[in-house]
Amino acid sequence: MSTLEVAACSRWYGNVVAVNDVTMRVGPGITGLLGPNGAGKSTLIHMLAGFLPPSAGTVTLDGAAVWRHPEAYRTLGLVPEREATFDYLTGGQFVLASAELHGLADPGAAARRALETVAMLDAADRKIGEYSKGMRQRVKMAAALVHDPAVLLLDEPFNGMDPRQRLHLIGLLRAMGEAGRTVLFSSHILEEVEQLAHHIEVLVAGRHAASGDYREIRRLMTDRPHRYTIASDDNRALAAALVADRATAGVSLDGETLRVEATEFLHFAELLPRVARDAGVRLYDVTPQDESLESVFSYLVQR
Ligand SMILES: Nc1ncnc2c1ncn2[C@@H]1O[C@H](COP(=O)(O)OP(=O)(O)OP(=O)(O)O)[C@@H](O)[C@H]1O
Repeated sequence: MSTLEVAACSRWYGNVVAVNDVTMRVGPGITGLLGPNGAGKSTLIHMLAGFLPPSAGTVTLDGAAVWRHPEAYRTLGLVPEREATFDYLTGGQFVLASAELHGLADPGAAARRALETVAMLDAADRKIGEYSKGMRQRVKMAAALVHDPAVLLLDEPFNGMDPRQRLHLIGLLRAMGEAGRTVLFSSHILEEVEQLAHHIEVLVAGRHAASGDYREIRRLMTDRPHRYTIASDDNRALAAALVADRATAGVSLDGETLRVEATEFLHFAELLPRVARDAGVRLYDVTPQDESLESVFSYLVQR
């Protein structure tokens, strides 16, 4: 069993701070690295894999630095987000090349075993250029698994997969997690991460925004203030009734538009229809204003 430790790790590209003072531990089982596009997930994963040096701080695998430490590659497998560009190779040749690069005793057998794990043995003799996106993803995974690593890092592995391929990958990663491997995958979709990860790390704008199991992350996201615009047949009366309640932090009436900021989501969901009914106001429309993932994430960062 292997554990990765990220200690006060930063990475910048010129003026751009891609990863900003992140400290986290990734142990056995499945960890989801959640964050919107550009959050720094790929940069962090490349540092975890020993493919990119941190600008500051350290990444260690079972106590040894991963950067400039080729031994670590025996324990680590990386499935990058970028498409493999070896379109002229067959899937089998590509995975075999990976087995040979690792200097395995029987690269042919290792390649076949890895292809079988991802159910790609039948397609092994076809050119990668002819594969679907999901098949490319699986062949990249076979190349990363060829040396049977204790740690598997996957950058946005579900991108472009159809539901069947998705289920297959979920099953595969679950089995690895249950076998005591350390699996980390990135995603910008909360539901995807929730479904699979026993532990979630949230990265936003390079910063480590939250950490916990999916219940904790859900709670953080649900507890934040919610903003709505409301349409009714008497916005003025509704505003007056709402402003009196502790669940609303702000009520404003801008011409015909009623805006409300609710501090307690569940209470407000129950309050609004009750207040409207008691005031004899007919509700036409309630529209959440800040449900984009970016705004949810930025709330987590500002806490
Ligand atoms: N080689 C590079 N040179 C300059 N800037 C870079 C480089 N790689 C990444 N960045 C910048 O660092 C930030 C983080 O990028 P990164 O790719 O790590 O994020 P991400 O969360 O993986 O996003 P995505 O899901 O869109 O790939 C972005 O602002 C990006 O533009």
